[in-house]
Amino acid sequence: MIGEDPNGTPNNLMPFISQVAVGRRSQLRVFGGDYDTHDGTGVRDFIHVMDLAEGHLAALEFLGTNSGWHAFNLGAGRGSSVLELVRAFEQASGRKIPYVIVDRRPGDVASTYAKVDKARQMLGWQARRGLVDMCSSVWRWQQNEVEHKKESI
Ligand SMILES: O=c1ccn([C@@H]2O[C@H](COP(=O)(O)OP(=O)(O)O[C@H]3O[C@H](CO)[C@@H](O)[C@H](O)[C@H]3O)[C@@H](O)[C@H]2O)c(=O)[nH]1
Repeated sequence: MIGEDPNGTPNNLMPFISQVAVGRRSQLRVFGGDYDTHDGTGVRDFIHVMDLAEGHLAALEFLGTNSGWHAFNLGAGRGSSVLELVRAFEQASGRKIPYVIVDRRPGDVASTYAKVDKARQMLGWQARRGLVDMCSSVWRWQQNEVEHKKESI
């Protein structure tokens, strides 16, 4: 999770939600409400960019005392649904995120999240920040972005 300002309409969930919160878009379209997940919406592994950075540092430190090669998954290790992210963003921003549930997006899987046991055991690393922390950071960035654009007009 990091500040993102894609050209045109964002394809990904987090930049779309933050643009709704800041008033650039009227509502979020939730792609699919009938998945086999706890609330019917897609589930993904969201991670704060600082946790991801710390995971990479832990991997570099590991290389200082270990040889060979290893593959590690870096993720929160748990899935969060689209609606859980909407609620977390509402909590972080104090703004309502209007949404409508529409058809599934072709190619999306119902649920995907990382298995992080190996990173925890061998790197001594695990993600510490939760969904509301991620949304708070994105919200802070999104508000600064709006101010920055106003200043440059
Ligand atoms: O406007 C939106 C955008 C997304 N979603 C849903 O939100 C979830 C997450 O979607 P998105 O943020 O687009 O991420 P992913 O589909 O998980 O894809 C990301 O993660 C993949 C696996 O790492 C990469 O291959 C992709 O490039 C990257 O965009 C999915 O259930 C989507 O259907 C919506 O409901 N509305």
